[in-house]
Amino acid sequence: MDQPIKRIHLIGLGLIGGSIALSVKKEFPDAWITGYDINQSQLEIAKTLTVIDEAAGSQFENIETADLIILAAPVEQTLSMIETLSGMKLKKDVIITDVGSTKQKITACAATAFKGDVHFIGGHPMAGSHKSGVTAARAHLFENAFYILTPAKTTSEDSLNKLKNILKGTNAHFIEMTPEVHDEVTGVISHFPHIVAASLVHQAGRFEDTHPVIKRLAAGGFRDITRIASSSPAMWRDILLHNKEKLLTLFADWEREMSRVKDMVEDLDSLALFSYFKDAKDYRDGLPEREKGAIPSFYDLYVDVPDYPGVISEITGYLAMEEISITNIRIIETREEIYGVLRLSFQTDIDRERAQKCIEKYTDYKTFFS
Ligand SMILES: NC(=O)C1=CN([C@@H]2O[C@H](COP(=O)(O)OP(=O)(O)OC[C@H]3O[C@@H](n4cnc5c(N)ncnc54)[C@H](O)[C@@H]3O)[C@@H](O)[C@H]2O)C=CC1
Ligand SMILES: O=C(O)C(=O)Cc1ccc(O)cc1
Repeated sequence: MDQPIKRIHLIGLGLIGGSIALSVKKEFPDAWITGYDINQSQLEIAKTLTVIDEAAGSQFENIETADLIILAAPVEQTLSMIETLSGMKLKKDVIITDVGSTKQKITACAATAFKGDVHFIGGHPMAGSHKSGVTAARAHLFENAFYILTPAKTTSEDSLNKLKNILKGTNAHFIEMTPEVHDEVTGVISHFPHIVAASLVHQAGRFEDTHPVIKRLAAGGFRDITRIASSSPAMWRDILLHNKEKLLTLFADWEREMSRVKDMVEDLDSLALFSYFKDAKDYRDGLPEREKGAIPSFYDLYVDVPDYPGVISEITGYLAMEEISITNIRIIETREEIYGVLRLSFQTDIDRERAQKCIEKYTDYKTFFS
């Protein structure tokens, strides 16, 4: 590798940009990260939390000194940043990457915008959360996750290796594919499932007028399987607008699938219905468990707790002492004089393991994963 990356300019200091900055700093404390966010309060928080070393006064302030430019804004804004950058003086052999959930439009735009000694490499760290903003950023957000890179045919090995090296603190698994394959596979396992989750919520909402009890019954499993419907509406709107072609194919495929099951129900075809669920179960049971996929897993920890007032604050107090953040907390079952089950949800499996150790250190409550 020629010159190492020393100066990084990061635009978009939210969940993903912030997490990348923290993971880079963990591995390369001497890297100098300047950051900019259109939202002044995000910019100030990022500086206060030392997610970045320096707050830039404008989007591209001192851009010509950067060895690496990271675009970590919503996908539509990323397109306009690429267009603006294409007219600017940049450092020779600068690497530009993004983190957007879609790749075809962005890489096509970059291919027209950048030539010669400006190297654009599309990126997509495949982990996240339904939370947004820099305060939700974590250095270990991408631990064990896939980090998709979509180098162009013209991308040099040197710039690709430099990028992977500076991002090694993410502890993610780098995987390369074309932007087209990227948009198709993420369409299947991430974008389309978000549409389905939102549509199930809409369906329940429609039935609530007739059956007000729906809201209460939906609190358990239904709430869990539709959890991703609570993700950022603006982000998902933009992702769908970017991945229109692949999604239209998936809509057609889904309609065929629904009509196949509908026929089985209409015909009371019990054998076909059994196979339908059995085949789905077999495929799902074979999915890797420890690997992080596109949709955040349920990092839940269950704690058997005695049913007395103050037990929740006791546990959350221990977790707070060790600075372990909880994303959700719920009592599954409490009956008088027997143990209740407290379900604590975490952003990552690392947080969950730390929480388990913490609770076992301070209490003798039994903890289990599922
Ligand atoms: N949230 C997730 O789970 C994942 C998101 N992504 C992708 O990462 C990107 C960022 O998403 P998040 O970090 O989740 O969103 P976020 O909302 O937490 O952060 C985005 C930040 O970009 C800033 N921003 C918007 N327009 C800007 C502009 N013109 N100039 C400067 N800053 C601007 C916003 O103020 C915000 O602070 C998106 O493209 C998304 O598709 C990728 C993987 C996972
Ligand atoms: O927040 C969600 O709903 C997720 O499913 C996390 C996520 C969002 C966008 C991505 O491109 C990858 C992962």
